[in-house]
Amino acid sequence: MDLTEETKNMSINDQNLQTKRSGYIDWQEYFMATAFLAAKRSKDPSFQVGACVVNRDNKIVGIGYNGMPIGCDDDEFPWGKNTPSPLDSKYLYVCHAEMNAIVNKNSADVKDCIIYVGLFPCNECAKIIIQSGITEVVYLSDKNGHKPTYIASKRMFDAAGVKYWQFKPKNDKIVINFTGIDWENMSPSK
Ligand SMILES: O=c1ccn([C@H]2C[C@H](O)[C@@H](COP(=O)(O)O)O2)c(=O)[nH]1
Ligand SMILES: [Zn+2]
Repeated sequence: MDLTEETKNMSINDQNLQTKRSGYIDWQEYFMATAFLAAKRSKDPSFQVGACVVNRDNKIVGIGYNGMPIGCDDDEFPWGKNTPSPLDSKYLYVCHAEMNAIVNKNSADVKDCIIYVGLFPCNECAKIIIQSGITEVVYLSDKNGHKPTYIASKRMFDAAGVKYWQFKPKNDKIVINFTGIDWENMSPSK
């Protein structure tokens, strides 16, 4: 039996398994989706942000989301924003996603790394990003771009030579379906 004959006798499923699968997500989608997944851990009722730090070998070296500092119980500390006293709002306490991703790093440092983040970084995060040695920021939303805080971030990034660009997703959604794999046949059911 020659090779063509052999191929004819293979099931369509077997033939499909001879070549690389299509429909996989690319690196940028993977890292931004990781940031979005991390955001799902946030307890902030109004805005959830996630961040993912990646080195130039495409290895994830840090992940974070906005949340209360370690030891500050997120059931005890406030989540409000427009409170009469600033002491009763979240702003004095919450750690931003970028800061958490950087301090949670599992590598010696984050020099020349890229940070993927759902929201363009505020000025305080911009300072931490610059000081940590991160050289590229990939963000999805710049909804606060007109505010001084965020204009200051861009000014600092420009001065420090940190590149930043907006991620344009190819897919509106990346669905994680825990029951979507046919484990018996080890191939996705969809
Ligand atoms: O660079 C940033 C800016 C903001 N965040 C966090 C901080 C807060 O938890 C929310 C913003 O809440 P608003 O109610 O929209 O003011 O986002 C961050 O993680 N990184
Ligand atoms: Zn910030």
